[in-house]
Amino acid sequence: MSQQLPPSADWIGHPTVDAVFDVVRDTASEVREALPERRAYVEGHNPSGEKVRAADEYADELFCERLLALESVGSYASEERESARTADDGGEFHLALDPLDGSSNLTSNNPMGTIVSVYDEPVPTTGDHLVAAAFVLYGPNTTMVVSDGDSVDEYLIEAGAAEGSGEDDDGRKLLREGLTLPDDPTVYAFGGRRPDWTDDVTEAVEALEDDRLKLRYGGAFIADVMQVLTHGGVFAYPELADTPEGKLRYCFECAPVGFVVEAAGGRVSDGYGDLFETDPDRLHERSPVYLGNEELVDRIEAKLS
Ligand SMILES: O=P(O)(O)OC[C@H]1O[C@](O)(COP(=O)(O)O)[C@@H](O)[C@@H]1O
Ligand SMILES: [Mg+2]
Ligand SMILES: [Mg+2]
Repeated sequence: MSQQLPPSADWIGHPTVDAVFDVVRDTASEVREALPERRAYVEGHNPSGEKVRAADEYADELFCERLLALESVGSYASEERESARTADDGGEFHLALDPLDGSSNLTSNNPMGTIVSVYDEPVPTTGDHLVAAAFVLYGPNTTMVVSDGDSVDEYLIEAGAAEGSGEDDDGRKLLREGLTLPDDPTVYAFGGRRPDWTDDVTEAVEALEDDRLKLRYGGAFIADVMQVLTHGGVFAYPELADTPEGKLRYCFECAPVGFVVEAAGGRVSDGYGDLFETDPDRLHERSPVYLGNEELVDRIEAKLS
């Protein structure tokens, strides 16, 4: 059942990763078009106990079917599935997806994302096993950020361009090459309700406010992280007093996005040290996450430890 898609221009120069990103680019345009008709909640909850929208289910099915069909892809895991689906004929790369990130923003028509992680061993595993990661942002435009861990590039995804429309006929246009975090950070975004933060987290946020950083929080991880990558600053979904593990999932959200932020010259921490030192036992394990400009993440960590 495996098929190798025809190669197009490199994203990062690794044949399997480039094929994965080609599929993500094409599928993201279809996911975007399908959103208006798929706002309703379906029955049941995902493995993290959250309500699921028709759009979450649709995106998960589409990405799974297409990505698992690629040669060299051995398994597909996602936030929406209890366990990973494996390819009949094996494969050395293992994918972990958050097919729709921030889908609670659908009704209010705010941004959402897709997060794609390419690991060299089956998940759950530590972020040290990431080979590449990408995320799509469904904002006023659809953009895609890709990284091999050394550098970060941002592309504009153009719906329909894959069929051939002149200069963009591979369906993407390079917007920012070698994207790095600005040295002079200006924004911060912390998830969770303020009354639920620990005292240390509250103090850390007050210190950021004293530094005149501006609050930018929209309830979709990818959209909030793009603000940090663009303006400099810090995003956190921190430990909470009654849920020390926070909200975001290690394999699907924290590790891949941290991988991209570190490749952009920033840092990711679980509040007490290197996020990649965590070796999760469970596929849907959560972790607190703090990422952005290194100096800010270091300062927060010093407050928490
Ligand atoms: O509603 P809260 O508590 O601010 O949580 C927002 C966070 O939850 C998420 O929506 C979780 O992602 P999913 O929509 O993929 O479950 C993140 O995108 C976002 O950072
Ligand atoms: Mg998410
Ligand atoms: Mg999701």
